[in-house]
Amino acid sequence: MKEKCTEPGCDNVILIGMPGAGKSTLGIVLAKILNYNFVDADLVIQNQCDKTLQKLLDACGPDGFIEMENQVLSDMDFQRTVVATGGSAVYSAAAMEHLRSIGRVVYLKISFDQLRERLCDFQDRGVVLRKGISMSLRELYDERRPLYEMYADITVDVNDLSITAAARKVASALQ
Ligand SMILES: Nc1ncnc2c1ncn2[C@@H]1O[C@H](COP(=O)(O)OP(=O)(O)OP(=O)(O)O)[C@@H](O)[C@H]1O
Ligand SMILES: O=C(O)C1=C[C@@H](O)[C@@H](O)[C@H](O)C1
Ligand SMILES: [Mg+2]
Repeated sequence: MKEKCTEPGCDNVILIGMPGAGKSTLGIVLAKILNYNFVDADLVIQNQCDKTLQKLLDACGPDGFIEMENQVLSDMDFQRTVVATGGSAVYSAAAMEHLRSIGRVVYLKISFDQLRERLCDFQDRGVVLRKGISMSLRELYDERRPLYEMYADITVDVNDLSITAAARKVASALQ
């Protein structure tokens, strides 16, 4: 298997996973543990478009949002940075290939039950539902899980862990 590059420019940590898996909350704790910077891709998108994610989703629809997210993620260029992606990042193949080239991709894995607990309001939470608003949470989970698995360099099961414990587990998986 090809060794992953860990030189400056490809020493980043890219968090992927279901909405609510903890990419944003855990990401900042992880960045402190690693002495890295932290970037939340969702905030970069909001800043660049000057609109909230929900407004962007309403205005552009799922396909338009994915296209915009693809563009923002594909332009990312950092060093020693933990990047929390949005849960929908894995719909953008070009973006994921780029992110894999600038760092290690860590999949924060949660069970369907844990996703359901954290996302009880998912139809109003700004989640990309490619099959429309009638899409169930189960369908969302089943559609995305293989994509997260496909792009992951490292998978960390974060079920039933506090945010700090999960961040520590990711940090040791990266060693
Ligand atoms: N390990 C955890 N234990 C308990 N609650 C958690 C844990 N991780 C995250 N949460 C809670 O779940 C909610 C969503 O977390 P967060 O925003 O970090 O998810 P995310 O993966 O960034 O989602 P998105 O893809 O929508 O950006 C928050 O309220 C957060 O406090
Ligand atoms: O999982 C999703 O579909 C999303 C998660 C958020 O982080 C945002 O990126 C956006 O609201 C879409
Ligand atoms: Mg987030």
